Amino acid sequence: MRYSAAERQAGTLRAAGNLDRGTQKAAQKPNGESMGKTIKVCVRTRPTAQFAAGHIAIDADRNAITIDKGHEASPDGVCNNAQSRFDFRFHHVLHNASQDTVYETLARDVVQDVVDGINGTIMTYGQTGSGKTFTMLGDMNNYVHRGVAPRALAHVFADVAARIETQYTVVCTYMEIYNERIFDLLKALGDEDARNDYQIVEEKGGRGVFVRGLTEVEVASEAEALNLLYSGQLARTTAQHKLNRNSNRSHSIFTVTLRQQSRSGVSEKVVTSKLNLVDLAGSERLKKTMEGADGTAYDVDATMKKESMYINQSLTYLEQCVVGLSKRAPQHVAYRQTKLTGVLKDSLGGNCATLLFACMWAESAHLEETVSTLRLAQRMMRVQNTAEKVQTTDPARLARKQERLIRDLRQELLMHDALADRSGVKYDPYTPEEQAIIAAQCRRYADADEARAADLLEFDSVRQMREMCAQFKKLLRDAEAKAVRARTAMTSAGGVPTGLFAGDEPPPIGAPCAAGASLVRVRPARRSFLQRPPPRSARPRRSRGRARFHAGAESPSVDAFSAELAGSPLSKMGDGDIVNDRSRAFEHYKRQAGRATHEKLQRAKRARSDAKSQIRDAAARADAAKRDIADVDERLEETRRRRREKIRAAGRDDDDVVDDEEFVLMRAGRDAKRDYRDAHGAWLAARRDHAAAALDVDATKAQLVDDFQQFFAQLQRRAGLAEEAGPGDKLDDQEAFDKLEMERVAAQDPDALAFFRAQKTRRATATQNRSHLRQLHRNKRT
Ligand SMILES: Nc1ncnc2c1ncn2[C@@H]1O[C@H](COP(=O)(O)OP(=O)(O)OP(=O)(O)O)[C@@H](O)[C@H]1O
Repeated sequence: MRYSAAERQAGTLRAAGNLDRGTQKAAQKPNGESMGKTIKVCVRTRPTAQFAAGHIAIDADRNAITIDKGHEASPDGVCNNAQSRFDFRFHHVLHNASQDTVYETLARDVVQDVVDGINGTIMTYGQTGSGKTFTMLGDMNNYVHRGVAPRALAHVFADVAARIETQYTVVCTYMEIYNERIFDLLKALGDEDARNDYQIVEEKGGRGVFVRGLTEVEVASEAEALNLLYSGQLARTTAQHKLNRNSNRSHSIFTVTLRQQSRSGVSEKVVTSKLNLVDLAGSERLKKTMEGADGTAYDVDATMKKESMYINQSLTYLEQCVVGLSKRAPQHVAYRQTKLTGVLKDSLGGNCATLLFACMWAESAHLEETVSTLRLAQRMMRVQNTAEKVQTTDPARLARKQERLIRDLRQELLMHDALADRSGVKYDPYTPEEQAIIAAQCRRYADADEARAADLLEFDSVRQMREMCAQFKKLLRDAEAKAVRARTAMTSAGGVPTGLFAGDEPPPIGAPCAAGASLVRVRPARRSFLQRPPPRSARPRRSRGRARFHAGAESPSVDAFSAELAGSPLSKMGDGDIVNDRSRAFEHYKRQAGRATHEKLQRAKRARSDAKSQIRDAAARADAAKRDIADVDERLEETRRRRREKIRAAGRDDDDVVDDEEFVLMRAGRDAKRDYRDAHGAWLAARRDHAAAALDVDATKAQLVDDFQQFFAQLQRRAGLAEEAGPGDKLDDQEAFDKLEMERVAAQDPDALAFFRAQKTRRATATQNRSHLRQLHRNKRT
């Protein structure tokens, strides 16, 4: 029996008709609007041959339990008015139910919610020996009787594997609270540095409540997670007493945290959810645990008494919290009174869907404990939680997304510039040479008179304008520094300088240029060669470049990779480092399967850098040619002026005759102009090459990375399969036996393989680390 999605959403239950009125009200407002979920409570009975039929009546159909303790006559004949009959109703009552029923009826929904991104807690509560650990862990040697925790792990990994569009990271922690101290159950055995001063931290809107410093293990499979669960259980503190030969002396919490995000990389959103599997220590009465029915005295020493005191104390505080939370009027809940309630803050009244199994030992000897268990369970039904998804942002993914966006926008800009005839616009940082050219333009602007200055300033882009301002600022700073130096020199010499900028120093900005101060005077041009648009034929044809790279013709398919991988040294390495270390794998990939693309990328990078130096060379040549043109123009002007004066002095009027000097200068001017045109053409061509090479680099880089991602995923899949298949070496007798057993299990129930592997590992760990485990338990108890 499972809840429908609508029921889960509203926090109402199928058995709502059976709930007491207070609980129904908590689940829904009068207008039907959801107020959050109440904790779901299920009573589970431990099967017994001595069922207290005279005192306990269970109506599983109505989820009702009635307990009648009967009136004990007091020895002195005084009337006993204490309440003796109790009627309880719960969301579910599972009487003599199988482990499978327990999981499928109730626990499955909570685990499913966790996989969908909502926090969940499954908790077992009850007196000692009532079946809490059996419900949570089950029989660790029997697959059919495995408990909620191993089933939940199988469920999580089956679902995670099925959702190929989502990338999941699964991390486990395991802790126990023993004598009001927190112990890390995943700490390596023999680790002498085992601390127990862990802090409970609350991160609102993020991880919620967690214990800082616990070992967090990322797991990739059900078997790995089961190994952690079972090996952690070995480290948990247990003792033998009358009511339970293997009684847990601590509260334990196994937490599975799931981080999920879209595999396509479209979204940077990360949903984090956690599943807390809480096995509480059992409430107990020392008197009952000390002596067996046959009079056997159990070894209940001072240590056990202390443990019992801590267990009962923390359960009393838990009850106080639950009482506070179940009241209608909100009141302060003292979560911090004990470690247990501090750690469970999220699960009790926080952001979590919580399910409680109240375990009951229905024998007449335990009537008192049963009543108090059921009382707390009923109060739990009034505790409200708000279970909602916690979504955060992955900063690395966000940065990658923004980088991609900037790249795309730059491409758009380039295309836009080409269409708008603005191909001289630069988006890369200016090179020193280009900065020198802009500085010279500023200088000319500062030197020019008002009428010409306006023609000298034309901007193609905001960046160019900024660079010009920066250059102006530099000029101004230089001029100010020189002015200060000049003033200092004047003061120390006691004289007056002939001018503020006397000597070789250039005049300050805005000062009129002395005649002949500059050897080369560049004729004002409407646009510098940096600014002038290239001819239409010279514009870069970007779309063709893009089409070529996106056609994927050169991209090797995954099948081709498979073939390559089979023969690649990578496949033979069997080295976990390569499979797990992405950057090392990438280095190998570039030398092996992705060699062709990697070499192509190197070639594209070289072409881009060659084009860049060609741009620089052509710009320098064009600049030199421009200076020559200006120089020749000036000298030509001077020659003509002298010739005209001579003619005037001679009283002649043949000023259309060109003399030898003038003729030579005119030819030099023509050559300089041709050089300039050549250099300008080369500059344009080099810029086109550079833009194409830059596109080539980007596309090849993207191709290399995409191909590697597929390659790496395949590598990891293969490694997973290889692990499944086992080593190909010759097997010894034990290994051969294990293999046969695994084959038998796989044939019967393939889902059971992970359980059997973990069971084997637990046995081996228990045998090999017996002395370490003994020491660990001794240390905790002292
Ligand atoms: N539903 C059940 N079916 C079969 N056996 C059960 C069931 N519940 C409990 N048992 C058995 O009862 C014994 C005590 O159970 P368990 O250790 O789970 O109790 P507990 O509540 O965890 O006790 P403690 O608080 O002392 O740790 C175990 O041997 C267990 O196998």
